[in-house]
Amino acid sequence: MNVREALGAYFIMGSNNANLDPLFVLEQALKGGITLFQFREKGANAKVGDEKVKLAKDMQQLCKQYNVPFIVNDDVNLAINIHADGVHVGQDDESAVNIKKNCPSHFIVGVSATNLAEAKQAVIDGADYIGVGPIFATNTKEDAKAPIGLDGITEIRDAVGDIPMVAIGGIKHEHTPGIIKAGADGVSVISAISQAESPLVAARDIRELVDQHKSV
Ligand SMILES: Nc1nc(C(F)(F)F)ncc1COP(=O)(O)OP(=O)(O)O
Ligand SMILES: [Mg+2]
Repeated sequence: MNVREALGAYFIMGSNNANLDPLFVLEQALKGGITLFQFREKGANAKVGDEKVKLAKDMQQLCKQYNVPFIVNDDVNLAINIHADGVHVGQDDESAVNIKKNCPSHFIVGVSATNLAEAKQAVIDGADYIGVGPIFATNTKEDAKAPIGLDGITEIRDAVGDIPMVAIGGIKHEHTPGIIKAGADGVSVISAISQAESPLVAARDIRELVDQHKSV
């Protein structure tokens, strides 16, 4: 998988991010052209145990039908057990060094970075991509830090070289051109698609803007 290309239109969702059936929302987003999906089942009313595993497998199956890689957030064991394409971890999760040591070589490891130091460390630890943010204020992640803005993207890009990098946090589709111009390889969203009147149209709009601005 070309990770940089996959980061273009990165949809993240758990069952509590959508008012509609999460499988319906995911399929609409896949039809709209998302390039990567992250299963992030956490927070209020999140599924646990067998229900969580079943939802993960059902979502993974949908992603396979549309040839879109499937990443699991936080839960490394789940990612390994269901043969996901990779895992995304933050500063309070398992370290990328350990995951890289214990997982198959093709396994993609994404790491969150909210500042320069974390971004540089993620590169040293062997992350395959970094998720930088929050770019803007967000209600989706309860413990989100202060937004770093577009300047934060550029500052981190200038420091980390050409590691694949996606922006996250309060992103709406109209933010896409500025985010790509600031140095990110793509945008990751939750509510912009999961709460949209038409998740298909929302995903398509983001994908079109990414494709338009990434190529310049
Ligand atoms: N889940 C994420 N995905 C990305 C991605 F790069 F994929 F866009 N970037 C950042 C995060 C945030 O990760 P983390 O700091 O561990 O918080 P949480 O586990 O609550 O999401
Ligand atoms: Mg996490």
